[in-house]
Amino acid sequence: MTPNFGVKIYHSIISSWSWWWQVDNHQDHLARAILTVSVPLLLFLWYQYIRNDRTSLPPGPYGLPVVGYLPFLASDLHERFTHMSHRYGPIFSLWLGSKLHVVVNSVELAKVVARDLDQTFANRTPPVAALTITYGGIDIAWSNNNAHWRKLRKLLVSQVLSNANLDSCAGFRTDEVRKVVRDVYGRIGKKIDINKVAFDAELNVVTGMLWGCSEGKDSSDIGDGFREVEFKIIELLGAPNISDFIPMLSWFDLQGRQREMQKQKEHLDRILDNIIRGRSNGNSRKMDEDGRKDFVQILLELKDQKDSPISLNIDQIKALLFVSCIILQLLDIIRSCKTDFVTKRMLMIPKWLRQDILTAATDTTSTMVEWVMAEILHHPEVKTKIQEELNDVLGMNSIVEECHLPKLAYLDAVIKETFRIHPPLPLLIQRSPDESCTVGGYLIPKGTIVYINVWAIHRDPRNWPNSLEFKPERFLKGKWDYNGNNLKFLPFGVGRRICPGIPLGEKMLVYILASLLHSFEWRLSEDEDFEVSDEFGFVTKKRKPLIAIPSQRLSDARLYL
Ligand code: HEM
Repeated sequence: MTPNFGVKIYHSIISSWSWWWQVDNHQDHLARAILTVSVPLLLFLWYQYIRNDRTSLPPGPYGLPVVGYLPFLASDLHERFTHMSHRYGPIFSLWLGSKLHVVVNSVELAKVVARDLDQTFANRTPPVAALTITYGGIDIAWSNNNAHWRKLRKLLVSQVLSNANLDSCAGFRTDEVRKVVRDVYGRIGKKIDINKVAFDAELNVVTGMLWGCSEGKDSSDIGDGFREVEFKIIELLGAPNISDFIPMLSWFDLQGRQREMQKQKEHLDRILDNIIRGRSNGNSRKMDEDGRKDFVQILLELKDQKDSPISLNIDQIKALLFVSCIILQLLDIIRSCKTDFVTKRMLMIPKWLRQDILTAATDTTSTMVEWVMAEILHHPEVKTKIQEELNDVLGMNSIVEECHLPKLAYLDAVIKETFRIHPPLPLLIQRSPDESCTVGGYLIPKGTIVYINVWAIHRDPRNWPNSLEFKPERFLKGKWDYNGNNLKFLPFGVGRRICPGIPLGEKMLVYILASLLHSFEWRLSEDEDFEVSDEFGFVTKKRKPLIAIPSQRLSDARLYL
């Protein structure tokens, strides 16, 4: 019976695939028969392998051979993952290409990953193109948890984002925020893109801190060719690369992306070498009146300190300079070009990278200013309470100064509630364990890409009663901060990879918002459809930009100048 059955299958295959069976001789016939049997067999074995392999892994959907679950994912990853957590539980896994991804969706398991096993889970897994251009992933955000990353992070925290440095740049922030108020005053009654206003201010502050408070807008250090190289790099980084999902193919570089990126890196190297040579040739002019040096100068000095625990080699300096160059260039483009041109150039930057480069500081802050303003305009009673608080603290005859900010408890609660509902990095930045370990009773193999789904945690009714309602009052009770102390609230991340920019981000956010709300009344333009839906990305933004119209709120016009 079995041979008969086999013969039947054999004949049915031959008749339905006759084109495949048109053979010239017996050898061809045999070869094709073997192939035809082995393909389904391999598929079957693959399925069995995945099934068996899954038993110890977190539950999750099966995918297709080779591409895994990739074809079934839509662009709203945070919502899709949250939806999947309702089906598969607080931890689930899925294959994207040949890479295993695990998503953690509960406070309890976030604690295991980011506290109990923080050290194990502190690696990153950068995309291949990012590795090439960041000199092998040696910048802060993509570097693995190693001595080099600790060194860079320490440098950023102690030299740029330290309290002393933040204090010494207070005047610079005040100037930038005043500029925003002046600019908006000049456009009273007109439509304003809120994100753009905030973005500009934050970008100026950060570039100023990196390149010298007093010379933040000086791009003379950067060669003419930089912009061209930069946009090519950005384009390459944003292009989907099969090597990221199927690493064994990266050796072949099928799309030629790594080769092209290497070419751009050589151009970039030459440009950065020029900058460094220019600065090293006794040009230490980047020092302000108080003798404070900017970040570039500090980096260059560290190059020469071979014995210092934080000495840097030239590639490490270049990786850091690359990011700050791009920020500076974007600032330059934004300032010097006509709006259409700017928009066009910005659109040329693929979405996720536009987000990646500016993420660190600017995009996150401006996105949050926009979300907070959107929620306030959506909830007039909240706006009234904020303005009452501002009146109490400042009156109507003065403008906001940094010293007022700690007194604005209600505004602070509104910002935190907005962070809860719209965390700008809803999956944080992916982590990866440096050894196999167990989470929630499941195996997480070494090298797995792990996401902490902050979006799900922030909207889980077990953590937040009436979780979908906007209720700032919940943050007036108890003690809430951004340092990841309470795992129900993680907008800046948690553990050793937590955002190092919290003090600056928080200051700028409250300062810009308090100034916009104290100095102006805001309304939506009549032709605006108001909605609060978002668009997933590295930074998740408001899908439709918030366009609002300001009117004068303070009677003394001199306060705006
Ligand atoms: C509203 C403002 C900001 C928000 C919401 C924000 C949020 C985040 C988040 C969620 C992460 C990932 C943390 C994790 O993986 O656990 C991160 C990483 C990072 N942020 Fe921020 N950030 C903001 C502002 C800033 C500023 C102002 C700077 C610096 C000037 C900065 C520099 C960085 C860096 C360097 C990393 C990578 C840290 C590492 O991997 O070790 N951020 N940020």
